[in-house]
Amino acid sequence: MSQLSEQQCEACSADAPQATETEIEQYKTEIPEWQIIERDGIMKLERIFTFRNFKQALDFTNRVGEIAEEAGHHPALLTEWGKVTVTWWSHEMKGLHRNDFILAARTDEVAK
Ligand SMILES: C[C@H](O)[C@H](O)[C@H]1CNC2=NC(N)=NC(=O)C2=N1
Repeated sequence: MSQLSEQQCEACSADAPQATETEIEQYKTEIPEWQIIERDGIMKLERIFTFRNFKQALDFTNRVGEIAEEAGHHPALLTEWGKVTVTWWSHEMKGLHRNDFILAARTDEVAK
């Protein structure tokens, strides 16, 4: 199977299937630095990226914004001095879809 970051996102709607436990375990091996968190009853993927200053954090934020726009799938981004918190989940289905894991993997690529 191709790397997660190279897979294509599917159109996602409110009735799209949530990622199963088995899928989550499998995808997680490709994005080991991401935490699965539950906030307001919604499962999300989150990772904190660190930088040397605000400018680098802001540049990274914008690069993540570009891959989000390309995919039509958008994260929550919190940009601080030397730090960006990226959170992915599928708003429409209020949970995790394979798209979120694909975009998390692409986010890791952007950080390289
Ligand atoms: C109409 C538009 O395609 C939708 O609102 C998209 C936009 N970006 C999105 N991003 C994320 N993360 N989840 C969504 O459900 C979502 N929906």
